Amino acid sequence: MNSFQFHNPTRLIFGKGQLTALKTEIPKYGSKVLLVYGGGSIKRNGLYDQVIDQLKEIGVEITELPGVEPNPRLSTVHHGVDLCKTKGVELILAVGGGSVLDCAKAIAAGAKYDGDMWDFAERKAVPQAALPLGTVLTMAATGSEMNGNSVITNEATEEKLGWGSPLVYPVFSILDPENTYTLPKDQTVYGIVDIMSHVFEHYFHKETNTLLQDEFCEGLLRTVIETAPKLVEDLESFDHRETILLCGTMALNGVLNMGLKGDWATHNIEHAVSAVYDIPHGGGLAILFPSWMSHNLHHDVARFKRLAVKVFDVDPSGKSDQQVAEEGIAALRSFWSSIGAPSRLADYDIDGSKLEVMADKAMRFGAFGNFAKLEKEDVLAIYQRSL
Ligand SMILES: NC(=O)c1ccc[n+]([C@@H]2O[C@H](COP(=O)([O-])OP(=O)(O)OC[C@H]3O[C@@H](n4cnc5c(N)ncnc54)[C@H](O)[C@@H]3O)[C@@H](O)[C@H]2O)c1
Repeated sequence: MNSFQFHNPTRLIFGKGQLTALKTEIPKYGSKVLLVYGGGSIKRNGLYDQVIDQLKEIGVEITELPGVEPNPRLSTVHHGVDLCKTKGVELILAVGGGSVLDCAKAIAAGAKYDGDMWDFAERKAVPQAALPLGTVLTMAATGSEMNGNSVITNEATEEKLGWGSPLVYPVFSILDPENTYTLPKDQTVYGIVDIMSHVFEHYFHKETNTLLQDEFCEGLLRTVIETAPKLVEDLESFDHRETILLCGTMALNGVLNMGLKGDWATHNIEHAVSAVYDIPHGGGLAILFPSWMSHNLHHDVARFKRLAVKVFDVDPSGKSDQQVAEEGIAALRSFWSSIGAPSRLADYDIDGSKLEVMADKAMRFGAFGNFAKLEKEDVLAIYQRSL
């Protein structure tokens, strides 16, 4: 493995009834709060009222930014930045899924920057300061609650770019499994796919002597594979929601990739698709990840074989490594199909007409991928396999 430093500053507040921690956490950072949330699910399920009650008890001044879109838009970030600057906001509180959290991170950094926040996404500038951000998570998926990453869509240029900064790790994140009960089945499935995809992004690396990291990844994948089918049959199971919620955080909070550099090509390829077609991120990953695997199998057959045997219980006896590896990829496809994830771009009515456009977007910063470097022809081949 590589030398590394690990530092994750987020206070993770996990479990039933933990929302009351807002009253002790928020006063540490200020009394003027920007409350950021999405399209209204938190109003329908009562979480909004519970949050407001907690905030009223500590007498903070609340400015609201509702309506953050899934695949959050730059125009919404700009609106939030304006609110922070005009209202003198001291702390941002994001209540929602990854989209709300990512938008709040962009606002937090944008509020302390004189230029356009999009400069960070375009690698033209690096954040030098950010407002503190607290979160109340409502779905298990992105890991945004305990990392410094954010993904923003610029609707004017049809670009969806990831960026990150150590300054935008949430200072605290409250995760109560009950707050995820109302997440519908399809979104629950997309979240599960996203979690597994984060683990795959770490798992496909080129470093040696990563036994513990590999075992952590395999253990997390086996846990999701055991729990996900039960959860989709019983969306209000506390135990299954709790397990998946913790899996989501652990999949992308820096623990699994200690000392190694994950691949991350598939996320980039997916962002190009959802920038053009506005499909759910997890849905796109379910279609593209098996295609990425088949395309790159030849780079390290042994690693794909290990995944097949240790995670998907493929019996290797009497088979070549290639066969075992291919069976593993097929097992992943059928697992995702079994819980209701899409498997082809056609499932979203996406045909081959914009493959070039998407491939050009994916190539914006040149060849990418750490396990296997992808050029434009590779990206096109992966899209073709996914039609
Ligand atoms: N920051 C990161 O590390 C990271 C990692 C991967 C992906 N992303 C990005 O995050 C975004 C996706 O985030 P997400 O997968 O968390 O989904 P999301 O936040 O977009 O939410 C999906 C849908 O579920 C609804 N929802 C959320 N919680 C709910 C609940 N409890 N009850 C009912 N409805 C609920 C939302 O309103 C929305 O309509 C994408 O833009 C993706 O590219 C970020």
